[in-house]
Amino acid sequence: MQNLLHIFDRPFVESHTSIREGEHKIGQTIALLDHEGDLVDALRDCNVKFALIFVPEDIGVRANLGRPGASKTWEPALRGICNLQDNYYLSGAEMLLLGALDVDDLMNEADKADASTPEGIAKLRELTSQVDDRLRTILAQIYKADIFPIIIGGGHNNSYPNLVSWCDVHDSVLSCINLDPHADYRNMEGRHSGNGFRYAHEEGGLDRYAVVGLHEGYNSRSMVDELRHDPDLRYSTFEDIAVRRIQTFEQAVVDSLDFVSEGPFGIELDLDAIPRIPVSASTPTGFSLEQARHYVHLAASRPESVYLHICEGSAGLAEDRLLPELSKTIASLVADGIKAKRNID
Ligand SMILES: N=CN[C@@H](CCC(=O)O)C(=O)O
Repeated sequence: MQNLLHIFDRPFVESHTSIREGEHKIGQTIALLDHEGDLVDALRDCNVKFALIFVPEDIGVRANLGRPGASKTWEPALRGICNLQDNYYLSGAEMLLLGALDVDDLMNEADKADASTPEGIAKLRELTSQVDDRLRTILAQIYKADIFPIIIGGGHNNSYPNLVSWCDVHDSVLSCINLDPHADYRNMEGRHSGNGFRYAHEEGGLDRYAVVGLHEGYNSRSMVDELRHDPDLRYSTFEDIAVRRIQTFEQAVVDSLDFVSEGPFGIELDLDAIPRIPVSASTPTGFSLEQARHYVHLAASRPESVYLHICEGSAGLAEDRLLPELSKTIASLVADGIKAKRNID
């Protein structure tokens, strides 16, 4: 099982940590997986509530005709998390830094595929389903160990394994809330970053789905019609919240949480929702980072939440000066999720 992972050791983690005498950073205190053998046993032995896993791929984004770069986000994200202070507010001892999903071979294969040809797209979609299988296998073990995974992508294709892996080990089906300009409910035309929720729902691995802040101009007629007519699906638009101001951001999030939280649910955040940070599908208009942080806080405060996924940040598309902002953006969202979740269970 561990061969599906690049497991991080302390020297590697500390090489991403700026160490200062007299201070303790999360990179120095976060738990690491320290023994081989059965992954569920090893996870349980860590005695943590949260496990961080990176997914260094952008195959699903490319398979959706998008811009590559999300595969490189894990490193600035790791740096951001490692350089948070371990203090009264956040302790490394409560979280495990598991490592990164091993998709190196799939990324090499993807680099040979030409996304401008039908054959290349078909190949990328087939490779995306292999990423699904690997992440699904690892997440099932994390859920089995009763640990709350925090998944840092990577593309939004990974919503699918996040959701269906739960069904592999539980008798229940997850619902999901997603802060995202795009519903990612495109046709089942082969796996990619724009159809994870559709595949999960059609296959019985997603119960209720609520999207907060859809951008009205960037979701197709058929997809919006689908969202309007299926009683398991619900959405609010960015324009209703921020332009026409028919409802507040808080109301939209709380209504969506009420809809999905009758049972266990996952928390999805596509960084495309926030303008001016490097992402796969960038937008000049959207929610502030503070709103995104509040969203994570509200969602993770619900006892029924079972995972947090932060995706589509694109270090590969970032100018150097924007990398620290991407690091700190992801680190703050991870910390907000942990603080909210920790305080309620
Ligand atoms: N996960 C993102 N999905 C978007 C991408 C849009 C874009 O690349 O411009 C979608 O399919 O609509």
